[in-house]
Amino acid sequence: MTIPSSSKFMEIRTTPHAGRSYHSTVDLPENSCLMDISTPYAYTIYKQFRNEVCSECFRYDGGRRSFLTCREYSESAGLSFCNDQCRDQWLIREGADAVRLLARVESARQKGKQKVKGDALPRTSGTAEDIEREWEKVRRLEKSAKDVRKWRRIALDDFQADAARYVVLALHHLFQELSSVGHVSDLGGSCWRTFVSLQSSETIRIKQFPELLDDHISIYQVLRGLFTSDKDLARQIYDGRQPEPEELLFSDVITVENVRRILAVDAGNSFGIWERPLIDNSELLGFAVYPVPSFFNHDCSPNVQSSGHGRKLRFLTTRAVTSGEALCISYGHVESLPMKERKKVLLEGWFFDCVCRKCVSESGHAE
Ligand SMILES: C[S@@+](CC[C@H](N)C(=O)[O-])C[C@H]1O[C@@H](n2cnc3c(N)ncnc32)[C@H](O)[C@@H]1O
Repeated sequence: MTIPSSSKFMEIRTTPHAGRSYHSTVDLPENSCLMDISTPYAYTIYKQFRNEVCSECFRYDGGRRSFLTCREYSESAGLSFCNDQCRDQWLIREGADAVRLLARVESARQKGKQKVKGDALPRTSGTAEDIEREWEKVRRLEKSAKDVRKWRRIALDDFQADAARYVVLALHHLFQELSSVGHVSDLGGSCWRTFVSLQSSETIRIKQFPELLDDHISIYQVLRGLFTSDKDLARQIYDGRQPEPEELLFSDVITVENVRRILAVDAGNSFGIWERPLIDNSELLGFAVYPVPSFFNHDCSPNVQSSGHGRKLRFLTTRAVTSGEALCISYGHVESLPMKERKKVLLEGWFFDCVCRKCVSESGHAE
């Protein structure tokens, strides 16, 4: 598989037990730069840090706000910037419409108003069949304009609204890509096709946390309700015709499939937006999905390290690597833990049973 903008020193190969993974195609010395990624495809900064983090460069100053001098969108859209330059960079990349979209999501954030429950009320044991069945109910409901209008009154709690912001940014990039008039941002070499090729962790996560399905459905219903005007509803529901590309509307990209896909990739593929410099008790400010480096697998003795500089990520080898070797990062700070604890952390936090060389070799010894 070829991924745009991935380094010429490596390629993606399929492994027997850990899916796809970058592998080196040449011998590489320590400190080789494999990848510089300028921006995530979609991200969210958690509500509690919204007024303390620059939405462009992710700068955070221990909770102080005085460096965030550009706050014209902070009340309405939850966007604060260090200065006009950060704001302008954000606007050039995301597009001015993204401010309006985020402001609409903020309008659905529960602010003491009575919460109107979504219609599907899923109660699931988390099997793939259950998940399909609940989404099928949503598809049936959205055939009625009256139901979709009702969804405009659903209120999102902070967890759901933060996730909805991430979904909206991803949908907006898809919309820009598909719409012939839209401006297409430079997203560090990533595009919708790469984004949706990321591994899904929908079933495994919902099995572990069944209430997530309620969250996902509420997010979908709110977005569908908020961004589908009565005119769009008439066109989409009553006309029943496929929209022509030149008249693509933002609401056309808000489909069950797209929203599920976006929510399905966040847990297994996201990078934390951390307070820098990274220390033991750094705050986790939000999360971001960078599709191109999401093909780095985890290893408990990694040969690649990522470092963050604002919204940019850089990937360097930590030691010499021979041609053909898998190139792996560490997903968490697990390297110093005993094998059983490492595996537990990775299973509970990242939903996979680690089969890196170190774990396999230590499991062999333990048996
Ligand atoms: C960010 S993705 C990495 C790319 C992924 N292998 C793919 O095919 O898309 C993370 C997922 O890769 C797999 N993975 C990564 N490192 C692994 C490891 N050490 N052992 C087992 N599975 C691993 C797990 O399924 C994990 O959820």
